[in-house]
Amino acid sequence: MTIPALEFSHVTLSRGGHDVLRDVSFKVPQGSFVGVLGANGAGKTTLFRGILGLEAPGAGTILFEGRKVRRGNSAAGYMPQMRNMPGGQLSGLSMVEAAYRGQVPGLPWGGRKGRAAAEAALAAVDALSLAHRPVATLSGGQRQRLLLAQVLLDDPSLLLLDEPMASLDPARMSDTVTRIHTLARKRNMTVLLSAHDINPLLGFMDYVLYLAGGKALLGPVREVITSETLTALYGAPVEVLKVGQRLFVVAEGGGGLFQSHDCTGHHHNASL
Ligand SMILES: Nc1ncnc2c1ncn2[C@@H]1O[C@H](COP(=O)(O)OP(=O)(O)OP(=O)(O)O)[C@@H](O)[C@H]1O
Repeated sequence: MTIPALEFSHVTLSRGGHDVLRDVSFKVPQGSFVGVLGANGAGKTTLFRGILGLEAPGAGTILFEGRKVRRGNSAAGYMPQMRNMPGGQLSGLSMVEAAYRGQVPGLPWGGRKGRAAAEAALAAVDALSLAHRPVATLSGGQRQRLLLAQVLLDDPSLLLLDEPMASLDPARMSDTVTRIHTLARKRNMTVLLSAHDINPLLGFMDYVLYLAGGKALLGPVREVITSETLTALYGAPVEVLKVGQRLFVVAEGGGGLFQSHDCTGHHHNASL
């Protein structure tokens, strides 16, 4: 049997003194595309940080390709949530090149090899046309492509993408997922992609990893995203609604109307 890309065994991960995930176990087969879902604060980023060796588990073990995770493993590519991007007149090519072997803007570039690697990574994400544009003038979706190019520089076998679709419009979301999925298939990369809305990921995911109430459940969408399974996971009544081709996860509080959370990340009042 091939070794899983990731294996969590009874893992507890804590932030700021409280357990975010408790006694979590799952295996991710190599080459699979996994949507990581959960409400705000469910622990998606914490999970990624655990895989990157940035948060040590309080209990249990996390294996990456059969070995204990370690900090700085270039086989794991991480794209954090898009917050601060270098501004000013830095070009797309310079920004990607700056990530080559951990270089930072302002220091000498990685030479001819670094330039070639950056151009190849830009080509892989269809962003060669952005190479000479100042990053400050690019749209959110274009910047997202540069970040993806940076992650590809080290030729990782695992991609951890933290909300790469946040703040993109639906067309850009669809472009982004399609691009990542195609690239991952071509390079046999395992992908964990976190999102608030499951809908842009439907049709791409081999598995969903659903985080709630300190627990995590991995399985095919049709098994995990059901009223019964999510009710058990949350430990409170949850209804999965299908509207056309879209899925909505709605929590119900004791019969009345209440503030609930759905997969789109919007809070709303739901009457079931
Ligand atoms: N540096 C920190 N110090 C203390 N607590 C933290 C820290 N970072 C995160 N937390 C807490 O850990 C929990 C999990 O946060 P995490 O960022 O993993 O959630 P998330 O699922 O990624 O959320 P979001 O969807 O909002 O990005 C939250 O309760 C959060 O408040």
